[in-house]
Amino acid sequence: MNKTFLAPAKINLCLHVVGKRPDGYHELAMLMQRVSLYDTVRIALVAEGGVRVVCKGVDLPPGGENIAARAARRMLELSGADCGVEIVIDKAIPVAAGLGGGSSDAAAVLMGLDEMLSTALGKERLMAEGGKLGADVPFFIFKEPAWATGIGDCLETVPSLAPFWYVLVNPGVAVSTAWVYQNLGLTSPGTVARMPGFLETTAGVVRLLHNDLEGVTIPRYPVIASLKERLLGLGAAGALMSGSGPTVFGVFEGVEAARAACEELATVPGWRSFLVRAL
Ligand SMILES: C[C@@](CO)(OP(=O)(O)O)[C@H](O)COP(=O)(O)OP(=O)(O)OC[C@H]1O[C@@H](n2ccc(N)nc2=O)[C@H](O)[C@@H]1O
Ligand SMILES: Nc1ncnc2c1ncn2[C@@H]1O[C@H](COP(=O)(O)OP(=O)(O)O)[C@@H](O)[C@H]1O
Repeated sequence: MNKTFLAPAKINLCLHVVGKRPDGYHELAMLMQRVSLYDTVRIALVAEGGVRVVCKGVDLPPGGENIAARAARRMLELSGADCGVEIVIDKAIPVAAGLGGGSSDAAAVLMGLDEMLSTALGKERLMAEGGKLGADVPFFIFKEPAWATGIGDCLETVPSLAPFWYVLVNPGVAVSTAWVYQNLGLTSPGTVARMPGFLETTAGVVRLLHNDLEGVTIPRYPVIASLKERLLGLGAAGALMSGSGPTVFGVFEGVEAARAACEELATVPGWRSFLVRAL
């Protein structure tokens, strides 16, 4: 049996670091939204035992095995199934980019194998299993725009978030999430952030844009500030780095201006741009 699943990217419309736990993880307050840029994850159940993963379209940086393989191994364990799993991932989401590609692949494997192995674990349990693989994995199982607290794994639905157009621009450098958090000097107790109310207008979303992690990444990768300026110059109502970066997104009122900006930025050597819709 084999099936194909789409694993979307995410952006963080805001990311406030509100504290640090004794185990080193940071407590956050974030608004997260999935967007229409997808890895394609093909999963096959095979007779030969074990898990094999192939990633096409990208050279994953060395170190650490594929998070999708860890997800598959866990599902085999939970199901007790007497088979193996082969996974082929067509990577369209830039790697180590602040777009959650690995977490989304892992979530797709958990949800996909839950269906294919008939484990019927339910959303809550799958989110809990996802949280053991990475802080961002539960969000991709939650599947709705979310106000995320804790280490990013306590999720509440955000009411009335309009489906904006975004242009994502990636400058072609990989940024390690662990490095960013390690270099974050926490001053004072951190910001207290609350779930925003109505987010139906562009102005409402633009007011929200804030990412504490830019304080670490921009001094090391000034290109992130240039990306923001270019997007604003091309008509974005606001621009922000997503997650731990370096991808920047611009918020656009209309699709035509967004498309023009996306095409213009794609001409810069080494940059990749994507026109996406909020999911
Ligand atoms: C920054 C964010 C924002 O959505 O996304 P990305 O930029 O990675 O996409 C997330 O917080 C990334 O979550 P995720 O990438 O799942 O993190 P993990 O694999 O669990 O951890 C990677 C590294 O980041 C640190 N980490 C992660 C989450 C968190 N709340 N505090 C941390 O200090 C961990 O200590 C670990 O060294
Ligand atoms: N399926 C996968 N896709 C992308 N990266 C993966 C995957 N599995 C493991 N990784 C590792 O996870 C790291 C973070 O990747 P990714 O999820 O793309 O970035 P980010 O955390 O910035 O959103 C990469 O450096 C890579 O080595």
